Amino acid sequence: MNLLEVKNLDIEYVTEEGTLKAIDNVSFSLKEGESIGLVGESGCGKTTLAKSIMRLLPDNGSISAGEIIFKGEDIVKKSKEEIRKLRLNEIAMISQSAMNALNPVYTVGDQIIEGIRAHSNATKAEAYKRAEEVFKIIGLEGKRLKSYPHQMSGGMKQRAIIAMALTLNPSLIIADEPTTALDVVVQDKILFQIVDIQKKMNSSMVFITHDISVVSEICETIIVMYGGKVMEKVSTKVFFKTPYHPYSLGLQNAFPSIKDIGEELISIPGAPPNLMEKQFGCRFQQRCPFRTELCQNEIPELIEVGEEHLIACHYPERVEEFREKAKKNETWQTVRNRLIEEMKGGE
Ligand SMILES: Nc1ncnc2c1ncn2[C@@H]1O[C@H](COP(=O)(O)OP(=O)(O)OP(=O)(O)O)[C@@H](O)[C@H]1O
Repeated sequence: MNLLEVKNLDIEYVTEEGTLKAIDNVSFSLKEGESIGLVGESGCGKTTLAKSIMRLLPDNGSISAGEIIFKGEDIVKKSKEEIRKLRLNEIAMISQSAMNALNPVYTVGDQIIEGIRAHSNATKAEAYKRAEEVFKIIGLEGKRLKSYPHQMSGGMKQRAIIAMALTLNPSLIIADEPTTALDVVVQDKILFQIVDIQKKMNSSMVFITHDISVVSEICETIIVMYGGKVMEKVSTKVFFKTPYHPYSLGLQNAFPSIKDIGEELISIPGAPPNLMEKQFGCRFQQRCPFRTELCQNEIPELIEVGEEHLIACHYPERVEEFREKAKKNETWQTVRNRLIEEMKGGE
């Protein structure tokens, strides 16, 4: 059963320079217990999408169209009070900025215990025990429960936030780059702890990251976003064996842990589109080595190319050719040359 269904979602930010469409006609669903990795370069709309599910968009951001159906009800239509309850009881967000949500005047333990008791009939002693357990899982000593936020390092606070989110048995965990603030040594450990707890609780998860190698390790499904749109959605297993979208092929070239040892890393030339400007055709066309006139003029719809495998590209039938060519640096060099020519032409 689907826990979450995002349907034809549009999100806009109003700025002094004009209106920016950060999310453009995005649809996807998340099954109970499923974990989805949301990937894409900086600015493609990952955080905006995550915040909209929590209804935590900043004041200048708004959902201008679409639905976010959670457990059969549209989050977009819910009142502030209903949303508050949802955030308390059903959806937990783990993000870097969540660290600032710790109240400086209470000990971390008191805040976690209060959270647990607000959601269960646990006595104070039981809640304390549960908090200690989760602290242990997340690699913090039990005595840290008595610390105030200012007595903890950034990494410790981040782990406390993760612990806090996980004590509440949420049906949905939204993790936005949850370990970025931590040092590399503990990152892996904590990622696997988050996944372990998510599986044990049978929670669903939306995991946001720049790093597709992380998704390969911890998520069942991957959604590749680009310029506010979904480019590809498929199981991670299929994605790493037989990706379809030229942007996905480019991303896979660029990540060291996914490529075979010794294989050359190739970055995707150019930069994502400026969403303040009106977009024509496929969002990726400017950087795509395979673009045609059609790509420059017509937006490709998301189409099914295999079981639960969706892509937004006009040329699914050319995938074998794309895969072969995308492995070669010279293919991407043509994009580099084209972009240089375009820049010269614009001068
Ligand atoms: N408060 C805001 N006001 C105006 N524009 C915004 C605001 N927040 C985000 N944007 C713009 O919306 C687009 C999507 O941003 P978002 O932060 O969701 O992307 P992201 O993929 O999460 O990026 P990152 O990986 O860097 O966090 C970007 O073009 C960004 O500049």
